[in-house]
Amino acid sequence: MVESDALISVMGLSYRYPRRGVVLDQVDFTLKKGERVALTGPNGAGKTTFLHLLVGLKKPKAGQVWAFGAERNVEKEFVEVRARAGFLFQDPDDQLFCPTVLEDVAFGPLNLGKTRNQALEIAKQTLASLGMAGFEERITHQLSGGEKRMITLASVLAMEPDVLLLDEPSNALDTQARQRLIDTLLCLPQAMVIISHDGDLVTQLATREVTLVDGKLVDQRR
Ligand SMILES: Nc1ncnc2c1ncn2[C@@H]1O[C@H](COP(=O)(O)OP(=O)(O)OP(=O)(O)O)[C@@H](O)[C@H]1O
Repeated sequence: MVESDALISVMGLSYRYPRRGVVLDQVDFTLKKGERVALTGPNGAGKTTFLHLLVGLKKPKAGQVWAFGAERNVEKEFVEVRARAGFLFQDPDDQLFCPTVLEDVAFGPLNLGKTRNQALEIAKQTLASLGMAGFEERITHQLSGGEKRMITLASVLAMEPDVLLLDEPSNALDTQARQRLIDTLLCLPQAMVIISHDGDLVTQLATREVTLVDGKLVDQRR
């Protein structure tokens, strides 16, 4: 039974890779409205794999995924999930594909049916809200790692997703940009899952923390 305030919920979710073996072993998890859940755990524990399963980028070996009020099994059903769950990939180079920053950030809104002018306006506003005004005409592949990280976040936020799935969002950010990111995320209304090895970010941001160890998800007392 999925709770009424659940946005995304998994039950008995299991996954294994050939050679690596089991990474997720009958995991149960629910993301509710208003939550900012930190997903922690050692390198290679399966945190990224877990987020990929939530949005259908991988198919579980067993278990169920519920998202936005419906069970999701096949690719067609996950298309809506990916439109509503903004995914910030661990590596910004997997996410940036347009020549300029403005085009990249406007791509999502355009794809969601906004006019070109509306999409460009949303992109400019989103960049400004992240302290990235002035980057509009920069060439994406020439940006630094930290700049790319902020631009990918802008691309995700410009689509106004219902949920955010953030894979190590503070990677490559300097102290100022990192704090700006934390302050920005704190002000957002969306529920989110945040994979992070950054203990201070987790302390500042998370409303609860779950840790993936040996394929099991363990609730942390905070
Ligand atoms: N395509 C693949 N084939 C085989 N093994 C894989 C594949 N992708 C990931 N793995 C392995 O599965 C495990 C989980 O990987 P995953 O990236 O989900 O871990 P993670 O917890 O996000 O790690 P990190 O904190 O280092 O980013 C790792 O041991 C990884 O080497």
